Amino acid sequence: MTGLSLAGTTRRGNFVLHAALDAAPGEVIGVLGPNGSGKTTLLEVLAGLTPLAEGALHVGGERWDDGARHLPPRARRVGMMTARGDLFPHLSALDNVAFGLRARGASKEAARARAREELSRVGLAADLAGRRPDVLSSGQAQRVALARALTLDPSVLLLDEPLSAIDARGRDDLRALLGERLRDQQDVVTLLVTHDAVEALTLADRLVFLDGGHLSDGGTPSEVVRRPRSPFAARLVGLNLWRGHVVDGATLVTADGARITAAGGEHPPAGVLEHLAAFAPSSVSLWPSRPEGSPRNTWAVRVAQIEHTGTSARVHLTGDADLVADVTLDAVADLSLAPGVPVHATVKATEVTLYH
Ligand SMILES: Nc1ncnc2c1ncn2[C@@H]1O[C@H](COP(=O)(O)OP(=O)(O)OP(=O)(O)O)[C@@H](O)[C@H]1O
Repeated sequence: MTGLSLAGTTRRGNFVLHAALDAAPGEVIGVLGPNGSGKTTLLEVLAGLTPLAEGALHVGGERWDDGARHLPPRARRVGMMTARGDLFPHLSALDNVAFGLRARGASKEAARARAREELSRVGLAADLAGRRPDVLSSGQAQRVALARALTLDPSVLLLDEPLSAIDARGRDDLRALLGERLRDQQDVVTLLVTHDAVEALTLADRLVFLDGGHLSDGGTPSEVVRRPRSPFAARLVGLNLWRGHVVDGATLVTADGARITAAGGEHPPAGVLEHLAAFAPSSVSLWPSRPEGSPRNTWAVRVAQIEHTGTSARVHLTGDADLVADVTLDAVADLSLAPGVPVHATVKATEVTLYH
């Protein structure tokens, strides 16, 4: 088969990575997960730096690993870009990009000509091509690193937090460039490891989540935004997420007994044991006492913690239910919100998405 097919496990000390992933040529897979969840290990399995203990990895119809025989890194068509770029410090930008082609036997002239093309495609000014990495800005160095990764026409492109070391302004430009270059890579499977929600949601076609070495499919970015399937995914897109079972067709009850009712939309079919309910922190209203004609979703809670986020505040609440509310600073002052203060929280049923 074309594209990438991975199903296997690998160990690093006590850590075990269980990975199953199929990707089509041209697909950009965003890989997300907390620190230590196995993201780098997954990339290393694909690059051939960490062998599979069992299972198999095929790319473009070739067997790269079957748990016993491991194709060495140099024999894999893999391009890699890390947060720091990891350029060769003693080579110019141009020769960094030409290096891989030279190692494959291209003449100096041919390798440099191709490297020049790649550098112009990533927007590096021609007069910077002769400079060494230590006199390039971090954004320029990452452009060189991207050109170097793409110049070998990889089957698999591994991007390990490629923009995390760039300042915010430069990051926007580089993210746009990366998106442009990735759209051109119709034969390449790209894995993009990132902690940045905007990067994941804008650059990836599909998101996968790693948690404690277990890989799960999160769906397309719009599916994750509308219907996150894990607390980590929900935090990434800034939603409250409750897990439980559904009673009366539209009310979810959590293991702790908290209840939340959704209105409209499709209700999950009967017989499915576990359901999810998602709602935005901005849809939560706070009241000093139980509001008149209470909406169905009203909980008596206490403030656990307040984070100021510029012009608003994110209030973590606990009690009848655990949830997060985004409120204005006026509301913080009017309600004298502080840790321990009791309030009532409400959410309109129309603001709740119920799914399974
Ligand atoms: N050489 C090693 N020997 C033993 N354990 C290791 C080794 N390298 C990594 N680990 C462990 O493997 C687990 C996964 O590490 P990995 O670097 O893949 O996670 P990650 O998701 O990339 O984390 P981060 O976001 O912090 O980069 C961690 O628990 C780590 O401690």
